[in-house]
Amino acid sequence: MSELLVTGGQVLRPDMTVERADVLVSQDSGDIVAVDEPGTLDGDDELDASDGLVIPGLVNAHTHVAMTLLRGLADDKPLDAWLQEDVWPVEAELTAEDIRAGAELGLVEMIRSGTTALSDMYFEVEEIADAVDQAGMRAVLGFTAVTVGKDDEAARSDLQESLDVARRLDGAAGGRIQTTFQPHSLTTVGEAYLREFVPQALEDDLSIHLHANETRDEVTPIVDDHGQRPLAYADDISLLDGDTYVAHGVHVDDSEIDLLAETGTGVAHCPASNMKLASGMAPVQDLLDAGVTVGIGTDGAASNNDLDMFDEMRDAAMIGKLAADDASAVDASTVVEMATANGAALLGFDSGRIETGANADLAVIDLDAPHLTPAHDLVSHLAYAVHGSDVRHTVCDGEVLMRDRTVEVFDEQAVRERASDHAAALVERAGD
Ligand SMILES: N[C@@H](CCSC[C@H]1O[C@@H](n2cnc3c(=O)[nH]cnc32)[C@H](O)[C@@H]1O)C(=O)O
Ligand SMILES: [Zn+2]
Repeated sequence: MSELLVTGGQVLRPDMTVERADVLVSQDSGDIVAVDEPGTLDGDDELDASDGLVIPGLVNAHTHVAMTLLRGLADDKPLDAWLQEDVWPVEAELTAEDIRAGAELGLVEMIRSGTTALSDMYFEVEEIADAVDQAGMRAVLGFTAVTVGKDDEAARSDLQESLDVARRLDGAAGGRIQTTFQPHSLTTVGEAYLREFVPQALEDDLSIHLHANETRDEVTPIVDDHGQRPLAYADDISLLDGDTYVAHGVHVDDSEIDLLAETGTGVAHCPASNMKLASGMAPVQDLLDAGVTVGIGTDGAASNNDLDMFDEMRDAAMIGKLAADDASAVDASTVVEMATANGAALLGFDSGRIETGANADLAVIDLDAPHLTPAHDLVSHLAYAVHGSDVRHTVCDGEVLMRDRTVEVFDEQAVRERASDHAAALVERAGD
């Protein structure tokens, strides 16, 4: 039996208090087996958390991890033009090897900034699953179906593939990988297809993840075509339920917030992407007040442009206050909870809290830095002052993914070089 002791540090507990404690994790079960006073626990191996804060591994509730290859390729445009003019033409050239290289780069970036779980939407999902398996992280994966601009056969095959991938990969990597059925959005998948395929997903008890109410341009055509708000339309198709979470949820009115709360549908809030694409401000405090589970996602690196969940927590707090016109809205402990426990609840993992019995998914933050001095309130620091580069160690499922800022699960230099090479060749092909 192999046990790892995270020792010498302070620990963020589920009630958002901080205490001096050691954390013992079992590398066999992948669980936290004890959180106790310093000096009372022993392990076979140790991780030094002195001058550090042990926090739950962060949960990135919405991303497209392989889009690291498109980072900085096309900026400063609204969603529709950005997708159609820049992203989709380049994505059409992506090979399985490109996606593997981009996913590995994204996972290395996540490990280096304390993220241990992600919810991803993309294609060539086997490659992403293999990369996640090697990374030792947890993920909810899926194949994203789009039907606009496709003939009936191609459209149906996309949705069928989304069902097949969700069935095939669920439980992979020893249970660290779970899956969702993924219609891309309410405007990029036609109604007849949703009505045909969503019941099949529900019959198989598959969870569902889709983009919804991201921009105003997405809301108007649904209201025009269906005479109802997008989430009322989604509910009509049975898309909303306790195992569904939508990405964005920016332009939601009160009736839609109620629908999300009543159906138990979650929201993956993506503040940086919403600001960068000028999509709008999600009413996060209203969603939380209504009882909706809201997590935080980076979205892809092409609309962010990094995968640092600490940036994202700060952005969520800032834009949440602006949206509510209230400086007390979306406060520090709320964003930390969104990036940990809420994200884990959306993804369906027993992670997101440092507590006996929970998954041993954690990060150790180095507090020995000028920008983290003085230390009046460490929860405030997590929300407003810590950067991803302050993470000293990252652990998932009891395994050390990064120790003293050295990534142990990948050859980081090789991953970076391969991703750069693939990105350069991709852009050249797409330009031809
Ligand atoms: N199989 C699909 C690919 C969909 S993957 C998921 C898609 O979501 C796109 N994406 C990334 N960020 C956003 C966003 O914020 N809103 C909507 N789509 C996005 C991403 O570029 C990718 O094309 C096809 O045939 O086009
Ligand atoms: Zn997205």
